[in-house]
Amino acid sequence: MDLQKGIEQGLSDLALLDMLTAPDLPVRKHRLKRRDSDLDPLLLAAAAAYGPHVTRNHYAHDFFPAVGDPRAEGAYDWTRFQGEVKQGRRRYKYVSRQAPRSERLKREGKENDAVREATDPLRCADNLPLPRPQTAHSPAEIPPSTTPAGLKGSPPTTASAANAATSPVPPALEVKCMARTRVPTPHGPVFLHLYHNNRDNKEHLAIVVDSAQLRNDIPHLAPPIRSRTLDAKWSDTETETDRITRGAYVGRLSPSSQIPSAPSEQPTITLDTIPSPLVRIHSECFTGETIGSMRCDCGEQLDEAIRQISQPISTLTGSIPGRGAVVYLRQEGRGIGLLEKIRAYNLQDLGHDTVAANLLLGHKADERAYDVAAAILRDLGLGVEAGEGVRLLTNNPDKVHALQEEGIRIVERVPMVPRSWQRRQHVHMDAVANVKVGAEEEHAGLTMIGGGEVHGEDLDRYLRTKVLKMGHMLSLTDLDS
Ligand SMILES: Nc1nc2c(ncn2[C@@H]2O[C@H](COP(=O)(O)OP(=O)(O)OP(=O)(O)O)[C@@H](O)[C@H]2O)c(=O)[nH]1
Repeated sequence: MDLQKGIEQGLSDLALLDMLTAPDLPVRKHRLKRRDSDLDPLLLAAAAAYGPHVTRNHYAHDFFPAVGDPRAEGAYDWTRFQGEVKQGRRRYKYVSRQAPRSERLKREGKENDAVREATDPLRCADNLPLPRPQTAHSPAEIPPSTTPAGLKGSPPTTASAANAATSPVPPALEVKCMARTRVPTPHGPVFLHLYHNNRDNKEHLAIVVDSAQLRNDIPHLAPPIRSRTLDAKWSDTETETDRITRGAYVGRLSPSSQIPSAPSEQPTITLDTIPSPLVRIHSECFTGETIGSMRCDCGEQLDEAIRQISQPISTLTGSIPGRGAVVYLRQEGRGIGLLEKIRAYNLQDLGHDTVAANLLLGHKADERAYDVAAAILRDLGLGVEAGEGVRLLTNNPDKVHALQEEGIRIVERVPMVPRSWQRRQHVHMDAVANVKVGAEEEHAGLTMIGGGEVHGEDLDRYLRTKVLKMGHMLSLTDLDS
């Protein structure tokens, strides 16, 4: 069937479009050229989204005819948009808004990428993974014996002065809270904050515990823990709905309560009457937190941190809800990533310890940084110089020093004792005192995997919707009874 016949027979637009773009279009029969472009804009968009370091050839291109008048849009060589008439049809060429790279570089007087990247902060390849630190390890430095075949210690290198001189200075670190929402947890409600930053491509998180913000029936003795960047006004055109949707609201959001927050430079008040907020800086651990790996206590620590921060705080006049935050950094495997951590686990099965396994793979024992964490804390008004300081939940001295170096005021380090150790301590003390241990005492808290149950009205509502609107096979009579 050709196009004319199709039109005569009253085919719908969609059917015609389908016919014209079908992969097996019999071109010769109806003499219609396929309308697919030679360039695939989707592919180009995907490449552009990947980052400037990869997409030097296509980055910032905008192709016509796709938008308005190319002259008005400042297209490069817009005259090509006029197209040419071939076989009675005008054919348009895709015209880029951007001149060819070679031409632009010539015009800008820049001869190579190094110069360009050093002078143009938007073009510097900050999203490239950092070069893996090369550390020399003599076999004697690596404790257990068996070095598996094929694994080599990395050769020592020293950064040349020339490299240091030409390497671009990264822009000042900035974080921005993109969205916040209330999440009910077994330990009480928390506010999950998602952050973007200009240092890496990761979505770091802050789990803020401050349930007083949800209540009007108690005196608010402490300043609310809120993100400055979230509460800020993002644009003149931003509506109240926009603000509320990204979490810039106060109180408990509900169909009957939608109060956008006001952008403010909240003064951080020092209160002598209540202890400083408890804070944990936690690094991602898929194995420990998601599949309940008992190779580490990361899952338990995350749970225990939220539990401890959520505990009510005693004051001279009674108690107030717990307050503080867990900053959750996406630096899996102490910064080496999950792939390398899995490889490290196999080396650990061969007899190496967690540090040696990292070193054998050519990593440092710990490749983490805490600058983003400090920036997030500052954004939340925690640990800032003029404020109340923080009590840091950690056993890791490097973490304490790193945060202090970033300017975070730590007034106390609160140890994280593994639950199994606490239990053993209790068993020992009870055995000495000849007291029988109850089953409930064996569970100091709820672990993420294999622990207690999740329940509550939010979960019920969620499940009911899945049954009624998404056809999930659950009996609502179980829920209603
Ligand atoms: N490379 C490597 N990383 C591990 C291993 N076990 C756990 N991790 C990672 O270690 C990190 C745990 O860090 P944190 O929870 O901040 O704890 P920490 O630095 O030990 O210090 P604390 O604050 O005292 O808990 C996570 O990123 C885990 O993925 C391991 O055997 N090898």
